[in-house]
Amino acid sequence: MFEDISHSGDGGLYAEMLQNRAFQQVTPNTAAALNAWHSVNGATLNVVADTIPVSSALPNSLQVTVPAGTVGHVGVGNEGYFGIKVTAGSTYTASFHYRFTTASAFKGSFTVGLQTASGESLASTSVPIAAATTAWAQVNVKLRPTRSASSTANNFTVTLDGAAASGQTVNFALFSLFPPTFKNRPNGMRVDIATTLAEMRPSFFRLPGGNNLEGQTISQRWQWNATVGPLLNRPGRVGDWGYVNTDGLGLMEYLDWCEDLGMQAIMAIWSGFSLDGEAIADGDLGPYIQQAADQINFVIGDPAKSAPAALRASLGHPAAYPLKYVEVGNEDFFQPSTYTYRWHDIVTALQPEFPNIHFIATSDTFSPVLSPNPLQYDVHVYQTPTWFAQNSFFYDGFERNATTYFEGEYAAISLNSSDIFGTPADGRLLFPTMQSSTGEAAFMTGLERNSDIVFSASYAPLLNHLANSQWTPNLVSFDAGTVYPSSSYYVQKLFSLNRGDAYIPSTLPTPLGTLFWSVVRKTSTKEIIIKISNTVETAAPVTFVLPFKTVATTGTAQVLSGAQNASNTPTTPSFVVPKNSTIRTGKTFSYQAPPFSLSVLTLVAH
Ligand SMILES: [NH3+][C@H]1C[C@H](O)[C@@H](O)[C@@H]1CO
Repeated sequence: MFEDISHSGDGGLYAEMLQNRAFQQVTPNTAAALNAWHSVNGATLNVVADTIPVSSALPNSLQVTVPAGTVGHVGVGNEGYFGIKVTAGSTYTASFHYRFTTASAFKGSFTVGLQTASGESLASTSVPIAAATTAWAQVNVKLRPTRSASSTANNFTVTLDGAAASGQTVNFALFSLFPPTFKNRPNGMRVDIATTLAEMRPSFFRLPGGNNLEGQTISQRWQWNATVGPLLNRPGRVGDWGYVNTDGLGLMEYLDWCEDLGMQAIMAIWSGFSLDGEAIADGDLGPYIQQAADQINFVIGDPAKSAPAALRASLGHPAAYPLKYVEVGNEDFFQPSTYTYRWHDIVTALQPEFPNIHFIATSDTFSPVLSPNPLQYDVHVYQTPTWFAQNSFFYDGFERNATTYFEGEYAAISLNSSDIFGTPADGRLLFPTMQSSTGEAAFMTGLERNSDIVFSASYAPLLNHLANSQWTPNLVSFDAGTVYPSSSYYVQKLFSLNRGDAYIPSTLPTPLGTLFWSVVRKTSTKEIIIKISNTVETAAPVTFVLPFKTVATTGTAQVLSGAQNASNTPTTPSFVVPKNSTIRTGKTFSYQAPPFSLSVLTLVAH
């Protein structure tokens, strides 16, 4: 599950290194508009509403004046998203647009570089100024650091020679600095975060949110068409988690990311409700339904019949992307009273146009009654580790009535059942622990047992920049330089990589017990895979009696275990990681599940 929360996208998975790169959605002539920028050596800075904007979508420019009497490099610096990692041997792609506010015969050059916070140069290149005119020009350069920085406290700088440029005023727009990206995609993903996520071998990617789909107001909702095409045409938006979204990570980047990882998109469309509680009135949803139809056509439409599909083709992807599920809104249990008509109007309009799309409802299951009757629901639950351990049979009692379920957001986030969403002082977890991760693993054995009706499941939130979090715990934390997979990440990865393809019935765990297991078969290798979650601090002996004709005498055990509060954090990044070993197996064999552990036992049996 992905949304731009805690800089999951901007400053996270999206590889752009400069924060506030285009002064989007800021108020000109304010200090806040200069967020992440600073003056170098006395230049005067101000974000202005440019009289000649670089594009209609990007009306603001950074105006830099070189005062008389300055010497040396004078200009601007950007501190990145709470740091900039600089690695020797990597090639960084930098660009920006500039124009002079007054034409002149000035000749000079920009120095574009990477520097440590103390001003030591890591990479630098000089770019001749084409001409001091009021017309926009673009600079594109490569930076190749001669050595790696010892920390991420570095800056990207663009400067002029103070003496030569004395008195000049230059407007800048749409800066950008990219490191090498995942699969070298232009405007692509940060390699270390992308690789960490790819190693889970996820099957789907829910986008673009979560709350971040909905907007704090109707006008601030996520709109697909504002997130595709040249970056000059993307205005960005005020995201729902307290920072501006550049929308450089837009719908097509999401879809290409799905393609790169072999994932299906579970794509949400706006359902007419914003987080301030406003809902589009019954009967007025037409324009929003059209925008949703265009969004779906951008993904799967025929370029010969649909303008949004033709736009996709013109942007380099004439073939449709795979799309099976479209989610109508997010957590519409917050306003079920209007979801009844919002769901009805949206789905009755779109289903005939997209007969192969499965629309997912986001209200509580079967409440309110919706028409048409949803065949898919997105179920969210944030609870205590104990709740998850004691609710592994949550789906066992669900009627098999053709309805299927997406466990779209779940995580054990607090030890305080009476204040789940409280502060760390009230029991909220900052990072997953072995207690929370084994609680989730217990719950997931139930999802696996009920995988005839649970078609997908995802921990949430996925990502979190440690320097600016709006939610804890998270599956994968990171800072400007390092990625920190949590204990829950390894639980997700162990389940994902050991999925098998058929559920094997077994003696059932005790619903309110402390030890939980599920058994699947991997038909291609004739293996069975037993997942065991021990959710308490005492080891648990388990005896297996396998009714197969042939059972191997040895198997493998992949075990994630640790003390109750054991956790992967920036100070203990790999405190709990899976350990592999060989175990003795047979038609009957015993196993000791360690305290607070997830064990994945794999053996050939048939
Ligand atoms: N409040 C959670 C529910 C919502 O869908 C997400 O945006 C939030 C974080 O996962």
